[in-house]
Amino acid sequence: MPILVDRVCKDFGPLRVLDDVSLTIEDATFVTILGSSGCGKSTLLNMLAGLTPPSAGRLTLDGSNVTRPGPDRVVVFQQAGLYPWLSLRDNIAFGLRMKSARSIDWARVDELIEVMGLKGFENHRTYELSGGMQQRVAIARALVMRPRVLLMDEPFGALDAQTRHTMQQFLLGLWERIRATVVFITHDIDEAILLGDRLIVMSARPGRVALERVVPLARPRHWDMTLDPEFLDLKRQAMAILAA
Ligand SMILES: Nc1ncnc2c1ncn2[C@@H]1O[C@H](COP(=O)(O)OP(=O)(O)OP(=O)(O)O)[C@@H](O)[C@H]1O
Repeated sequence: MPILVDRVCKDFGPLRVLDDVSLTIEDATFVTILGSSGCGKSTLLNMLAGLTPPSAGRLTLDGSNVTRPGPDRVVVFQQAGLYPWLSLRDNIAFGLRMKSARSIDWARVDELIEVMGLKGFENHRTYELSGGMQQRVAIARALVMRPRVLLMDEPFGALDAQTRHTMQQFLLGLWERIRATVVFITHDIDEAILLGDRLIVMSARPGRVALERVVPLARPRHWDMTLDPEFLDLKRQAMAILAA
């Protein structure tokens, strides 16, 4: 059982943000967590990252309690958070350099540059890149660490609609290749259903698991699947929870 969230509660002072959340996340599964603003999605992801502890309950990865951040769980945030003084290639290699400056796996870095469609931009500074490219660098910077779990917190939330759409297609294709364990947070219903193998919908604060479903869509996924009856049925169920 790679990730287990077991009866987790989280309070910030008197404010209960998460209430009795239990989840299991299998290996090589893309799980999307959908919920309205303030329902505790980021808090849950931060707990999985080991950035904040639960107030009650426990979170485990491969049976060990998650108590601190680790290279096995890398987070991609809404803001790419790249280092403007470094080239694109050095940004991707940053985590490897932190681990061991002498033995950077440059072949791996360059492979990811290729996979991410960033070839030709290796020496560009990050401010010379579009928002979508910056997010691809952020994803590459995470993947280069070969994490057990990729945690994604609204990674496309700051992008314009067209770029967001392009990045969703890109991530679908990437996931077909890497089949990593991904926990992806969003408040966009279409994005959650289109990307996920499993959809978890949270109630309004205090966040609870209100719905958990296997997404009944084959892979590879395409945008026109958002018009499938199965997609629309699940969307209707999710919308009913978000509107409650
Ligand atoms: N460190 C903190 N201290 C106090 N309150 C916090 C802290 N972090 C989050 N909160 C509160 O917890 C609640 C949930 O926040 P969280 O960011 O997890 O929600 P979210 O579902 O990710 O929302 P959004 O989609 O808007 O990012 C909010 O009311 C927020 O103000």
